[in-house]
Amino acid sequence: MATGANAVPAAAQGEGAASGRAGGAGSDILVELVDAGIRRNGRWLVRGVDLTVRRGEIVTLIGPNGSGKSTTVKMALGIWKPDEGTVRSKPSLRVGYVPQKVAVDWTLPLTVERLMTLTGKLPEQRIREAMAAAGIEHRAKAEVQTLSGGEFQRALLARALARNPELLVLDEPVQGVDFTGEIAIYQLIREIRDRTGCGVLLISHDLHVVMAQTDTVVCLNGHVCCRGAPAQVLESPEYVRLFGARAAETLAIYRHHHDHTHLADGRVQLADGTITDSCGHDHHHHHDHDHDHGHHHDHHGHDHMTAEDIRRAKGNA
Ligand SMILES: Nc1ncnc2c1ncn2[C@@H]1O[C@H](COP(=O)(O)OP(=O)(O)OP(=O)(O)O)[C@@H](O)[C@H]1O
Repeated sequence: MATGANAVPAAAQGEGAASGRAGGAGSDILVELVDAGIRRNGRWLVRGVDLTVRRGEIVTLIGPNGSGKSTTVKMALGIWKPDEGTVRSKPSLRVGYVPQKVAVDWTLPLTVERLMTLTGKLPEQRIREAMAAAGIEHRAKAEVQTLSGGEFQRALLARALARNPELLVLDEPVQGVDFTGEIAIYQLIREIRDRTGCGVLLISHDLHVVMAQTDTVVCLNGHVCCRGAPAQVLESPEYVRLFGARAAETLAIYRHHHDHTHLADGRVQLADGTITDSCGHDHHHHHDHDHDHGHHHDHHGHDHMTAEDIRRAKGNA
């Protein structure tokens, strides 16, 4: 049967000294890790992790395989208690979790609709809304086995959304999804954040695709290797050391799109001060769309990256 995509108890509901409450009344902090680490079989899987997710903030964990991303998420969720440091979360935090691995017994028939309620009853209206928000409503009656990779991820996302989460946690939400689908899912996550104001903690193995959709990047490699806004992380020597040529390519894409400024009248001012009619790239600009949300966490500086850019960069990697 399907497990996962459940609302899981947040760290605040855990036991022991490692758990606690985050922030005071009115605090925007949903979950906070301070110098947190996990030790198994005499080895630190990850340690010294400082991480905060606030209401309305998208925080992305990146890092190579085995760098401790899932382990960090498990601490943030209160699934694993830290062996050092502290993890605190907002009292009675509602969490929607889309795990990396979902164990589904594929021999049993299971519709998308039914997947929504496997681990608990929810009002039908809420389920409909969640499926609509995740763009999977049209497949409500479909057998889960027949879904494409992207549709399956959307179904899991809908399932997490149906819990009306304050914090949405996604462990590599784009597995089995092609590049275009990948971008669409990250955009959807951002739209959900804009609309609901929830905080988002997501894991990605690839900064290329998420950089336009995230506020803060935390780069792990057994410890926090570097952190900051996507552009800062891209420029940090630790990130470049860890990701090598790939980092340079992402940075090239980033710079490529930041060598000009869009003026109010639609013309473009280049870095050398000259003004032209267009930036010369075949881009879709979403500035107005972003402004419509009026959200204080909106970062629209990176929106120029298109599916084509990413495909090109990945092809070169
Ligand atoms: N239950 C466990 N007991 C012992 N070691 C574990 C356990 N779970 C994970 N590990 C090890 O901890 C390290 C970090 O694993 P983790 O799953 O957090 O990495 P990750 O960054 O999410 O990797 P990936 O990108 O491959 O998913 C790995 O070396 C892994 O083998």
